[in-house]
Amino acid sequence: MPEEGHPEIMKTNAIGRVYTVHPNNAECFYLRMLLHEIRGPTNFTDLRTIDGYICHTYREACQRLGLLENDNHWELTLQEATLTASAEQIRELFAIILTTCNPSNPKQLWDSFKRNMSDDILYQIRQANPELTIEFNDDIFNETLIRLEDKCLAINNQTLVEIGMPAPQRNTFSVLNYEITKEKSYNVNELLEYIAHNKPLLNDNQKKKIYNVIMNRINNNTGGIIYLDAPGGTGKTFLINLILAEIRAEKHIALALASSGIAATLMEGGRTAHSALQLPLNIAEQQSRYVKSQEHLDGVNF
Ligand SMILES: Nc1ncnc2c1ncn2[C@@H]1O[C@H](COP(=O)(O)OP(=O)(O)OP(=O)(O)O)[C@@H](O)[C@H]1O
Repeated sequence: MPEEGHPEIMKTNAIGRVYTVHPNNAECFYLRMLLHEIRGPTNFTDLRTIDGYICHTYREACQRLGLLENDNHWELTLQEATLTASAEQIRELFAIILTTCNPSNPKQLWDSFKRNMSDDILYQIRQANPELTIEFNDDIFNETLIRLEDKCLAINNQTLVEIGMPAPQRNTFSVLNYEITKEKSYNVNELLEYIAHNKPLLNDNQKKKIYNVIMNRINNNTGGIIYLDAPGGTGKTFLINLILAEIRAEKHIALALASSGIAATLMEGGRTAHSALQLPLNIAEQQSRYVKSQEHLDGVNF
């Protein structure tokens, strides 16, 4: 017999089973939670409608229904961290909380602690512009969000939006010209020591087939794309780090970019391409903005 008002749905005694969803698949997870709480929804908007208010996300609906535990302990954890930890450490801690602990209201935690997570950035900008009076502003918080998102991507491959946080604007001019500053701050003496120790270790294959070829192209400014492939453990990273050191010891800029956070950590000064080039996360949707001027990287050779 059909369900009243829904002729296409038959009444049945069968007990259905809702698929299990991992909390990392956040919106799906909250949707599943709502399906167990809200009786007789006829569409997805019904599930998000709480006391006549249509919530923007399923997470928000769960929150309004009081289904999520409160974030007091995360608030206390971050509060405690602010007493002793640096801004960078607090960002690291917050990224771990966001990616692995599923706080129920990340935006509120962000609003409470964004200043603590940004004061190193404010300090650096003040140092670079001593003649200006600079206070916390949206650009600084945006820079903090970018760094936070880079960490979340490296830890769990999640963007901030997926975690219920505000999305950083990645296509704006960096407040810090961070790449250039970072690339110019290598200690040349340490690099020379590194080279002196490691260069003699190169074996024949590494030296003749790869190192010499690449260094010749760099020194002759001929450039090009070189694809290096070899079995695991045969010294690719070793070689790349040596070449990076050689270029940086000459006070030139070498960007070590990788497509994932894990790969980036293997290279000295490595970063994800998304972070360094401020690529949009969904390239397919934003192709027109994909190739754009990179003012913040003026002076960098790729
Ligand atoms: N010529 C060399 N002399 C001494 N040690 C070397 C040399 N080449 C590589 N190694 C060492 O061998 C180990 C493996 O090298 P490396 O990590 O560079 O390999 P890889 O090809 O990048 O590996 P994977 O593909 O697994 O990342 C490292 O500990 C590295 O320091």
